[in-house]
Amino acid sequence: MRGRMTDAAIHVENVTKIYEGDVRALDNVNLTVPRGTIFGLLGPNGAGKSTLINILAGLVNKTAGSASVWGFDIDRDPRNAKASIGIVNQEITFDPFFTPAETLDIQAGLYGVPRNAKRTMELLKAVRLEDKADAYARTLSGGMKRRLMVAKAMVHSPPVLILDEPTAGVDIDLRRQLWDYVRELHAGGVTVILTTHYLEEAEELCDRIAIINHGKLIADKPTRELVNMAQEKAVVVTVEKDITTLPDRSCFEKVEQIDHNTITITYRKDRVNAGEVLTALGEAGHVIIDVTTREADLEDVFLNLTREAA
Ligand SMILES: Nc1ncnc2c1ncn2[C@@H]1O[C@H](COP(=O)(O)OP(=O)(O)OP(=O)(O)O)[C@@H](O)[C@H]1O
Repeated sequence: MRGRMTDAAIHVENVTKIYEGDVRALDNVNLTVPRGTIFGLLGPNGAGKSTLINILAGLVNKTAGSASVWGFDIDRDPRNAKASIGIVNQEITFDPFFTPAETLDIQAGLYGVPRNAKRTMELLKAVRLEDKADAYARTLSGGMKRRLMVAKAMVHSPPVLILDEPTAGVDIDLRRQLWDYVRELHAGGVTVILTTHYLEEAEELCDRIAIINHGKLIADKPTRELVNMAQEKAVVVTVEKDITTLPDRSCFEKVEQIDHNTITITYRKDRVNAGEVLTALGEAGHVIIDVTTREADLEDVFLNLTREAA
């Protein structure tokens, strides 16, 4: 049986989770992850990301609301919902005494994947572990284990793959390899959801980003729009003569002196543009000899949004 939102990979409606001890981990969250996206779920520690993912995976019971995976309601159709999702958790969970090939075979058995549909070697190749197929899993490096976890999550060919902070503690090379594989999966039609603390990474990888803070969804936008939302911008201006009194205009948010003839002016780009800021300085009698602007990045957006929502 299919849910109403069949065009969504994930659909979450008014979901609230209250843990024992009255901890409100999720507060009336509404979220739709379109099919075919790489979707970023960002938020500080304890924001509720893992709780949301674990609810979708059927590992945590929500207190209120409804959710569906690939059109399957997680309460009415848990089997199909679970079969539609693959999860890579923060912890590494497999038996260290099995080989990578055995680990994937066992996982395939758990999901009832028919023998002829088993993709063990194909998956091991995809995560560049084919030459480790018969090594003991405990002899794998941290990065290799991480990649084996991804292969394990893909054994039943789910249309949705969720990566919960997959690059925590993974070095830059391995991170890049992991992202290459994520892009390959995505190109093959898999919808990918990832939680990360690395904002640049989300900016680079994700089509769309949602931000969760204190259990509440505070943003959900195409990555570009979210980046454009950073309203505060800054220009660093060097003028000809020493600055004795700081220029004061209502359109400046903040003026800071860097040295005798250099100041940083912070302004809101929805109120003025850099040209107007410079014109205002000229009108105040300053002769500008150098200007640099600082582009906003996701970090700024994130800080602004979480500050506003605090
Ligand atoms: N089993 C539990 N019992 C009680 N409280 C819990 C439980 N699991 C999580 N919490 C609380 O719920 C809140 C959300 O936690 P959650 O793990 O979902 O956040 P997170 O965004 O995934 O954080 P992180 O980035 O650190 O993994 C936190 O306040 C956490 O302490």
